[in-house]
Amino acid sequence: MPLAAEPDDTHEEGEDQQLLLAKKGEPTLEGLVVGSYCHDVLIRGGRVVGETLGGAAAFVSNVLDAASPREAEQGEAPFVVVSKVGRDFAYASAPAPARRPPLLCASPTTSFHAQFSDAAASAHAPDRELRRVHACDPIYPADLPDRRFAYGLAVGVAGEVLPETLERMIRLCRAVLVDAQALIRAFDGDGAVGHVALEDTPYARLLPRVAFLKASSEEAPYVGVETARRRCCVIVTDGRDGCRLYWDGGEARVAPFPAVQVDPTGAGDSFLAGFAAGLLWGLSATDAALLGNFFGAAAVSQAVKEILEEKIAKRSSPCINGTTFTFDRSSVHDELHAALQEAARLIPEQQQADPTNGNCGDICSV
Ligand SMILES: Nc1ncnc2c1ncn2[C@@H]1O[C@H](COP(=O)(O)OP(=O)(O)O)[C@@H](O)[C@H]1O
Ligand SMILES: O=P([O-])([O-])O[C@@H]1[C@@H](O)[C@H](O)[C@@H](O)[C@H](O)[C@@H]1O
Repeated sequence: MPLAAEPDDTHEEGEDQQLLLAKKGEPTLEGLVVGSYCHDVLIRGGRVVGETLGGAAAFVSNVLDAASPREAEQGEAPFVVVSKVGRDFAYASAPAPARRPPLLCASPTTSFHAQFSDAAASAHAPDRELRRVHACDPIYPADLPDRRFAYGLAVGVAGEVLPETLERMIRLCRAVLVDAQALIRAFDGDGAVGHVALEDTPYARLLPRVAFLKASSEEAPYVGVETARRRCCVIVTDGRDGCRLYWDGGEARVAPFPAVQVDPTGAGDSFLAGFAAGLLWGLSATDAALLGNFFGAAAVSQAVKEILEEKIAKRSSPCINGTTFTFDRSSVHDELHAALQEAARLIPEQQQADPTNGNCGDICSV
């Protein structure tokens, strides 16, 4: 497995034996996540159906906080997020930015319009067209903290992780995991997101010093899997079909977990963070990909949230910190109970109905 830094660059010889495991006497596995939070506007049938916090850094933070190892007594998983937003940033108090605040810039917060088609998630047809409507400042090498990290995640969404910033990450981190969307996105005059061949970018020469490169099936042709796998391990995620790992000399398929897809946003980001968390626990790459598939499936299936939105009108008074708890059955109890029961029943049913999920979460070497 390639090491992030060149042998005599920043690290001691032999460090690659235990890529992401803490060394004896090292208390933490501190990580460095680089990529900006953004505003996402979700559009279906020409109508705005939601406005949310976006940016891979937000999804990644939530998953790492939930799944990565932490020291006993320590409230938060040990990682730093380097992200940039403008003064218009609307989600400063959302959990991820509140825990790891972004750097403030004069330019507006990066913003995407995501236009959804009604097609179900498929590896073969993109179910979302993205348009970047604002771009915040890039993240420069000098924006990164000047210390060593156990691992780094390069998770830009709008070209904000510059080649020199990725190079600096590689120098600072023992292992770097990269989302291809940070490297190969191109934006036309209208902001529509397209792709360029990775080989034609200044990032290509850095691949031999990257540990893992993750791409969606839509991005994979631009990554050039056959060339890239000779330089680092390539993971291609395939929506409801799970993912495949390609390395120099082998490949494996890791089957998905069943999910009822509500919103595909953040599946790839959550996958990568789940995968990284798996490596931090000392799992093999294929087992870590299982954890990635699990978090990808969890990201797309916001079933419970949808039920709550549909069945319960949001209460005007807070009832967690206030004194407004009641212990009676509410008027929506029966309806809510039935909807949750139905959602729970659908999970095993969908698993049976979809033969590709028969070996859900299983690994096959190919
Ligand atoms: N409909 C789905 N059902 C189950 N798992 C899914 C589904 N969609 C995505 N996933 C999981 O999330 C991962 C990433 O999803 P994918 O759609 O390939 O990424 P992206 O969001 O980058 O396009 C997949 O490899 C899979 O594990
Ligand atoms: O859905 P996904 O591919 O994992 O990642 C998404 C990015 O592609 C998108 O640019 C951003 O606006 C979303 O918030 C999310 O980060």
